[in-house]
Amino acid sequence: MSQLEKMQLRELPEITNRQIEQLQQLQINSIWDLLTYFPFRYEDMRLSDLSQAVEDEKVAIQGMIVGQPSLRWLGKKKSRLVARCQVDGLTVQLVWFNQHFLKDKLTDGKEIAVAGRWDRERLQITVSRTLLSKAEQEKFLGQFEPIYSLSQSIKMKTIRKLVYQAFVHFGREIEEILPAEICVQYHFLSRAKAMYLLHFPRSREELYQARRRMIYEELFLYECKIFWLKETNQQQLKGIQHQIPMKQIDHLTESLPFPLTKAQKRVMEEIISDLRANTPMNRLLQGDVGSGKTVIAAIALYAVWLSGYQGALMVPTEILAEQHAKSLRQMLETHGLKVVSLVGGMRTKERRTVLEQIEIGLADVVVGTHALIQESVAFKKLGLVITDEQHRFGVKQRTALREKGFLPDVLCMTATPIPRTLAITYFGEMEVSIIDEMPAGRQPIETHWVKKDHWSKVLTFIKKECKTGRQAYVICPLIEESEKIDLQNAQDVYEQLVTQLAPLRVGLLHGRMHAVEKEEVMEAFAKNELQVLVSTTVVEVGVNVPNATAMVIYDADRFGLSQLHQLRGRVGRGSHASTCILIADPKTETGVGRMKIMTETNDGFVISEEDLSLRGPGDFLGVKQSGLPEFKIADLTMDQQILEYARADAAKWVANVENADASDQSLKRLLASLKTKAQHLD
Ligand SMILES: Nc1ncnc2c1ncn2[C@@H]1O[C@H](COP(=O)(O)OP(=O)(O)OP(=O)(O)O)[C@@H](O)[C@H]1O
Repeated sequence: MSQLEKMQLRELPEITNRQIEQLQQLQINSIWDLLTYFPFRYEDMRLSDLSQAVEDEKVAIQGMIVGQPSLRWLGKKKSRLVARCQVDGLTVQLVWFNQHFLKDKLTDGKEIAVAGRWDRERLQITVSRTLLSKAEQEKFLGQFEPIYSLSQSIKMKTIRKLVYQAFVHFGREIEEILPAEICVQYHFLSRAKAMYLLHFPRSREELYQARRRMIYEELFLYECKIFWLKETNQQQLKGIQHQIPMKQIDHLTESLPFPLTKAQKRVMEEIISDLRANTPMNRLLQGDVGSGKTVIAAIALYAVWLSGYQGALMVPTEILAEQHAKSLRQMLETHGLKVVSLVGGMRTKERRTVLEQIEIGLADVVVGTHALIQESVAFKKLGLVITDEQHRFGVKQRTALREKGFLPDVLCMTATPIPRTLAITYFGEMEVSIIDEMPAGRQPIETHWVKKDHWSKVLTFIKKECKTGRQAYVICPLIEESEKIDLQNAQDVYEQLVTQLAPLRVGLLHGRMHAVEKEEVMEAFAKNELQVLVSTTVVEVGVNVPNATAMVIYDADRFGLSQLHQLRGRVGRGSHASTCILIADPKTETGVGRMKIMTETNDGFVISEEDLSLRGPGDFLGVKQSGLPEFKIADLTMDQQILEYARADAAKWVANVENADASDQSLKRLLASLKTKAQHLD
């Protein structure tokens, strides 16, 4: 911790107790907090040339009030104050909302300066900032004024003053922490100067330079932390050194009904090499929907079995657990492995038997939901944990397992392509494998967007598809997370379709059904006993029925883009051409844009980049995800390029820090403290 971080607010000479309290409400507890409480925007108070200003532009002017202002009350508390003002030979109208108290100050002939939004047609400015006195005008005109987010009790003026004083008294103590070499390389401002200018820039250029430096610093330090976490994992944790004869692996791959793609082979080799190493594997496997990740999971499970260990596969839903257990059985049981599934809806007796099999080592592969690890399931010899989708298997879970005496290898699989910026921050401490190739013979999925009143055409399409022997999904959205409405909705559509599509057989699947029921419906659909499956998003991940070639998604505008892509990935899994129809009447242009993107590309990475910029990193990864780094200045959707540089530099610095020269002592100290904190990154 630096000196400034330890320094209390009361060490600021002019500060009052009341101000200390107000700052604490904003989580500002030390001088350092105050120095780094950066503005979230700036008011540009440089004088504008109104003849050049465009409609709606933010302008600042200095001029003279002419005549008397007029005040109109709009209800009890709201008011509109209007004054005329002469600016460079032009008379403009100034409008203030809810600032009636200014009326008496706006006397005829008074020189004032204001900033606000320009209405070119009416020659009018809606004022957001007023400078009445000469002193104020001298101080602020020509400047960028910092705007801080505030609580009710503290005034903008006060916080500006306190931040300024903090710099006057302690600014000199801000230490440089970036290596000198880097500062020279990128022509960075010093840390103290950049921090000061982030609060009080005098021009856009100064602000740009300050931001550039501080964003880099934030990302550089974060990346250093990530590299350390990786290094610590590798150095301190002793993993299982699996003995895996490649010949046996070849037996398994040769027994598959298809040859592995090049990408699958490459990923398989990466994983096997991790399993053989004496440090625990911590790998993220990314592959677009249908790219063949399950086979890779099977191979990895088989590999640890060869070396005498059990493996667990964790999936998000019970349907998926059943399905994966089934396909793993098909691939692995002929090779002598016993695959069991452990799901919530099991009968007590059956469950007890399975638990026993896991404990005595009779079960080689266990498939289940996340509860598999959280509950008191005792493994005999757990060597590999694979998680599918959304469940990050982090430090916490590892610790829990270590306490039970296991330190398994970990493989996280995801079909949501994660934009690179997020992959290297959120999953930064993991190794990444990517399956960037689809199995041969896949036909692209054609996607169409139709409005709701085209329903009859959609019906004709479903009938046509089923007539040729194929099958269709009809997906209904969750409405406001309410299971009940969701149920009704899918139920309504189901009832409607049973009549409209007769004699085709239609099934219904939703989250509230009992596990056994769900399984029966899925089974019937997989066997083509049901031609159409009406479902909520429970089929979103992983469900694999290659004969299904049509997907209709109701109210498609209610879904995130990545989710639509996932859903769409349920078709196009066999050799027949597939179609996805999005039904939506989006109300906004963005909504229309989103539907168009879906019809234009099948590339999961393009879609997820788009999704990320529309929703931001937090929503993109889902609210349940914790541990997403929060940056003060950097914005992962905007600052990708700086992130790339910072990451590459951090990798170099972490490797070389021991040799850093004396001038980089402060960086050394800081990195050392980050190193100890690295374990808490998760
Ligand atoms: N190399 C391959 N050649 C041909 N078919 C393959 C190949 N690999 C996998 N498949 C088949 O492709 C389909 C999709 O594979 P899989 O379910 O493993 O994909 P996935 O990446 O797990 O998809 P999702 O993310 O949607 O769960 C399956 O029917 C599988 O048998």
